[in-house]
Amino acid sequence: MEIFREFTFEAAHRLPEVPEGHKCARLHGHSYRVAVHVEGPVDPAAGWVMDFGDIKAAFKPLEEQLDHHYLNEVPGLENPTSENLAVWIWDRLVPELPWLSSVTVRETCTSGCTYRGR
Ligand SMILES: Nc1nc2c(c(=O)[nH]1)N=C([C@H](O)[C@H](O)COP(=O)(O)OP(=O)(O)OP(=O)(O)O)CN2
Ligand SMILES: [Zn+2]
Repeated sequence: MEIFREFTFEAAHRLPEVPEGHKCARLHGHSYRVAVHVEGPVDPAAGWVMDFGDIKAAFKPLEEQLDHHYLNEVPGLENPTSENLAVWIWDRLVPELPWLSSVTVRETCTSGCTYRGR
């Protein structure tokens, strides 16, 4: 069974590697949405894979580094594309959530990415 917990945070960024004249080279912000998916067996006694609250607790230190920050200044996010942000989140969550199955990052209502550890 796969469960998920969603998070939102606000942050600014610019993309330093885009071609000259690309709009995303300019400083701008997003209301990011992140979905953290965890896949594992349902514990028959608890009736759940794991407590959503434990996913929230694992994400909390990351949220503190991301929310209302300029992402380019966060170590490891010097080029803060959705793809790099999804990998950054995965690398920091997987030690706490060994059943982590995917991280989805949405920059806008219509664009984002999903990372499954590969
Ligand atoms: N593969 C990626 N492409 C783009 C990324 C990214 O992280 N990975 N990021 C951006 C920008 O951050 C941009 O702010 C978001 O992209 P876009 O979908 O173009 O957003 P808009 O709201 O500006 O879309 P419009 O429909 O054109 O208004 C760009 N590309
Ligand atoms: Zn952007």
